[in-house]
Parts: sequence; C-alpha cells; structure tokens
Amino acid sequence: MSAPLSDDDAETVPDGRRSGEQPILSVRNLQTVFRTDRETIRAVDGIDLDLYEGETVGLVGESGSGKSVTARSIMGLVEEPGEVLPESSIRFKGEEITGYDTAQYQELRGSGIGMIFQDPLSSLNPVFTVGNQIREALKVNRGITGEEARETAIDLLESVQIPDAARRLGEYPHEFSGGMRQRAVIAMMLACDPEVLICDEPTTALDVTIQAQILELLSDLQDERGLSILFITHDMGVIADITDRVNVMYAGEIVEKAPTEELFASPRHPYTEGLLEAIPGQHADEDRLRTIEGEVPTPNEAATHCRFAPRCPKAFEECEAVHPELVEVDESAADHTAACLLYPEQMTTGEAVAHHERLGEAREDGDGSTAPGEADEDVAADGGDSR
Ligand SMILES: Nc1ncnc2c1ncn2[C@@H]1O[C@H](COP(=O)(O)OP(=O)(O)OP(=O)(O)O)[C@@H](O)[C@H]1O
Ligand code: NI
Repeated sequence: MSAPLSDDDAETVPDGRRSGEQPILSVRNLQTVFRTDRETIRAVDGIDLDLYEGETVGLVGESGSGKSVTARSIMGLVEEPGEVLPESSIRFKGEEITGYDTAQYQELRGSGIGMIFQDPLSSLNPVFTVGNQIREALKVNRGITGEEARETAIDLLESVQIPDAARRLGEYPHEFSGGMRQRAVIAMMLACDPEVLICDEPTTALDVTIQAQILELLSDLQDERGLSILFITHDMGVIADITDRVNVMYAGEIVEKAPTEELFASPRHPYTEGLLEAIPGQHADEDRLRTIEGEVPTPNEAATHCRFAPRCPKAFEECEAVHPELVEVDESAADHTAACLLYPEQMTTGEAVAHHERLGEAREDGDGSTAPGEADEDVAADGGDSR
C-alpha cells in the first residue's frame, strides 16, 4: 500500500523535526578507530548525528558503546592510538572541522564548543584558585582582563548559582564540594561563551539531589543563552528529564533515534527496550534490578551482522548475517529510525531483510565517493521525498 522506501534514504536522513534548518552541529559517517598490535577497534563505526540550535540531544548507551569517543572526536581530543578516519564529516555551523589543526581546535574549544566531563577535577587545575582559572579563560578566549575580568568572573559564578561568589573566587578547587566544583567548571566553560555544549556524564558522580540541581541549572542556562546541548549518559532517567531527542548507541553504532517522548512511549529496537526495562523502579514488585544479560562487544571487525544479536531476545537467523541499517520504523514516524531487521514495520520480515541488504550495498557503494557537501544535498532531497 505504501510507496517502497527508496534505497538511498538510509544513512543520511536528517535528524529531527527541523529539516530545512541547518543543524549547528552535524556529524556524518563518523568513524574513530583505535589501532593496536592485535586489532583495530572501531569504537565509533559510522554514526550520523544532528544537533539544532537550542535543543538538547541525548546520546545514551551502556559502558563501552562509544559515547565518549564520539564526544572526543567532535572536540578534536582523540589521542594516539586513536584516529578519526578521513571519510568522517563533522560540521560546526556548516564548516567542516575534521582535519582542523591543533590551533584551530583550540580556538573551537575556546569559543564555539564547550565540554564538561564527569570528573570536574579533570577540568580544574588544583594549584590555582577558581577565580584565577576563570579569569585566565576570560583573558585567553575573550581578551577580558583586570577589574572587568574579576567582575565578569563574579557574574559567571553567580550565573551558575554559587553563593557568596566574590569570596569563593579566591578558593581552590579542593575547597569546593563535588556539585559546586561542577558548577565552577560550567562557569569556566561559560567564560568561553560557547554555542554548543557537550556534556559527558556530568552528573554521574553526584548524588541524586545535586544531580537534579545541575540538570536544572543546565536547562536554565540553555534557555538564557540559547545553548545547544549534546548530553551523554548511560542513564535513561536523565535522558527522559532533559533531552528533546535521543540517539541510542551500541557497540560503535547508533541503533535507534527518536524524539524523547516517542522513544519512551514506543521504543522499537530491542536494545532500547532492554535499556528502558532496566530503569530502576520499572518493576516495583521485583527486588532485583533488571539488566540486559551479557556485555557490549568490542567492535573489532566490520559490522556484517547485528552487533546486538547475541544478546537480543528477538534475534533470528538473518541477524547474524545481515547488517541492519537505520530505517524509519513505520510510515507515521518520520523521525523515528531503528537499525533492526524487524523494521520498517509495514514490511514482512523477508522484505525488510532484503531492504536492509540493499541499503547496506548502496551505502558501501556510495560512501567513499560522497563528499560532505554532496551528502548534505542528499539530505535535503531525501527529507523532502520521504515526508
Ligand atoms: N585509548 C583507547 N585505546 C583503545 N581503545 C579505546 C581507547 N579509548 C576507547 N577505546 C575503545 O572504545 C570503546 C568505547 O569507549 P567509550 O569511552 O567511548 O565508551 P562510553 O560509551 O563512553 O562508555 P562509558 O559509559 O563507560 O563512559 C571502548 O570500549 C574501547 O574499546
Ligand atoms: Ni564515556
């Protein structure tokens, strides 16, 4: 009854509700590998991701799925023996940033994209006062010095709701509590006046109350400053709290993408279903926490199959032989995609398997030859067609 999905709508369907608008951050076919003597680990294995102005997008998955490597790839922080492969494309405000040199990345991190890590102490220098570090960031990134720097630093600490800001500027990181330290890091990051903020598990080490306060703060700052946030976590509860859209990551790949409400109301990938089942409090009658059995495999070979299949309660024979591509899960949900042979829903399993095989072949044929610029036009054309 429906027009068959075209074969080229696979890898570059634009994320989100705002096709037509240019994403502030756009990742295409990101591949980051770690080469060791014995193997090549495909920590990030060809992911696509869009972040639009003013929204919060989640990247969620179990430990080892490749979330932090994704963030570090965007920030130019992948270190030896890691490498972002040249066919990857990362665009910030339309400009290709893969291939930037050290100075360009420094400038990007000093003004365009800020990042907060799980451990605030990794961003703070223990031998300088908090005020010193914020003033230094103001000087280096915005040329603000002297009394103006002091006043701006106080404003920044106040904007992250650190009480008694003027006095606390003179204190050292170790004199701050965990939550206050993370606030100080956020203040330091705001000194760079970024447009995009990448948060890698910024609240994971904090207790629940403090965690909620920091999330609230981020959301306030987002409203005030129009920040776009890429939020990384393994915690589906946090995803539900603060994101507009979600990308679910597994073993280097994104396996499901959807608006947050839609994902929680109607998860389609069996991995996402497993993650949602594992949220504490889902099954009040059970005292044991449900988890997905087994572990995330290390992706050390090209994916010619579904990497989740060995743990998947719904796996069937073809899952071991055909690589699932991200496809629209059904006809009604244009921005809900899953990389699973069970979809598109309107197809029989046989049809769907054949569809995924075709998409995989098309991707392999098309990949190397598609320049980032061309890829974007494909996106626009596809977006129009498939809607
Ligand atoms: N320096 C490295 N050398 C070799 N392999 C690495 C290195 N850093 C990361 N990896 C590989 O990349 C995979 C993904 O790591 P990553 O830190 O991105 O996971 P994550 O999703 O952020 O997990 P977590 O929730 O534990 O932070 C790891 O399992 C590992 O195989
Ligand atoms: Ni991580």
